[in-house]
Amino acid sequence: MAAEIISGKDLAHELRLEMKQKVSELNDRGIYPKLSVILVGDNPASKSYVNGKKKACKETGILSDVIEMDSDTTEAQLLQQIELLNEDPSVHGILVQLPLPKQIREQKVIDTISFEKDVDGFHPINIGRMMTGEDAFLPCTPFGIITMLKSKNIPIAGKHAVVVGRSNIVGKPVGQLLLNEHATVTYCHSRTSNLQQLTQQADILIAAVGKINAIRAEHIKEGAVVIDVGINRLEDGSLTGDVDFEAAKEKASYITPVPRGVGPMTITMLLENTIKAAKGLA
Ligand SMILES: NC(=O)C1=CN([C@@H]2O[C@H](COP(=O)(O)OP(=O)(O)OC[C@H]3O[C@@H](n4cnc5c(N)ncnc54)[C@H](OP(=O)(O)O)[C@@H]3O)[C@@H](O)[C@H]2O)C=CC1
Ligand SMILES: Nc1nc(=O)c2c([nH]1)NC[C@@H]1CN(c3ccc(C(=O)N[C@@H](CCC(=O)O)C(=O)O)cc3)C=[N+]21
Repeated sequence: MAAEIISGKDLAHELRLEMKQKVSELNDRGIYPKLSVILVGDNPASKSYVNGKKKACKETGILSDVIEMDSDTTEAQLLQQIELLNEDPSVHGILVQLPLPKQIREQKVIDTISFEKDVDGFHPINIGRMMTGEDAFLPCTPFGIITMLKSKNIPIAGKHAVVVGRSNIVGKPVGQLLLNEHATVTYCHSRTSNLQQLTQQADILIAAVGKINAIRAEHIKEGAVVIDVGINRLEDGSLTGDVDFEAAKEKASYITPVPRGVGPMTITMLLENTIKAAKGLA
């Protein structure tokens, strides 16, 4: 049976309409949610993501400001810029686009962002709160994935979720959120010796690898839910995920496409977190 395709784009559109309403209500109370994005250097992919974020803010009535810094910016200069935003009461959310040039330590940058404005959910305090199940800013991609599963009423509790990838921004936190929803979670990564054997047991399979066709039909159990986080750019400029979509959709019960899958949900959850920050709920 062919899988049902979960459109992140459609769900994102629906949620953004609701958010627009929330923002307008906040505006009526004199609160103007604002996101500041810092972009260091001129990586074309980063520029394109930042433009996507800017557009999404505009669509929902959230104010946004992009601060562009040279590729030879020092760590001290970037930290100083973050401090200015930390202290600026008109700014509710701060996002420093990753990756950063090699002279800058990413963890140092993340640690400097005020955790109350950390709408990416990367600050150690937010990560810690996510682990204990306290109120926190949840990392946008994992939060978007859980939102997609819930939108289709896909059961998570008691299911075996297999996460391929263990990065701090996607793999690790998506496993944690699935655990919080009572899944049994297995993490796989580049040193996993029996990848296929593990992925074949997945009721919910999350691919966050960054390699074309890392997940193929032989990795997938009949009826599994397959979430493709990967964003890989082909030579013709088009995007594709980590999953061999055509083959996988014949085995899966639900599958997310790339593009128009997880990506638009990542941005939507960023907007959600910015509204939350503006309300001062963290
Ligand atoms: N749709 C969206 O909104 C977003 C998409 N992305 C995309 O998701 C993908 C993953 O991103 P990110 O987590 O940042 O990437 P990283 O490169 O930080 O992590 C990739 C992970 O995949 C693992 N891995 C690499 N090769 C294999 C393999 N052959 N078998 C099993 N595991 C493997 C790595 O293992 P090890 O730890 O051992 O190195 C690592 O844990 C990328 O394509 C990225 O562009 C990222 C963020 C948001
Ligand atoms: N501090 C920080 N926070 C991030 O959240 C962050 C980051 N750095 N660095 C890079 C990754 C990647 N990421 C994506 C967001 C949206 C799409 C997205 O909307 N993709 C569209 C396609 C967009 C296009 O066509 O270019 C889609 O999949 O349909 C993809 C990837 C956020 N990231």
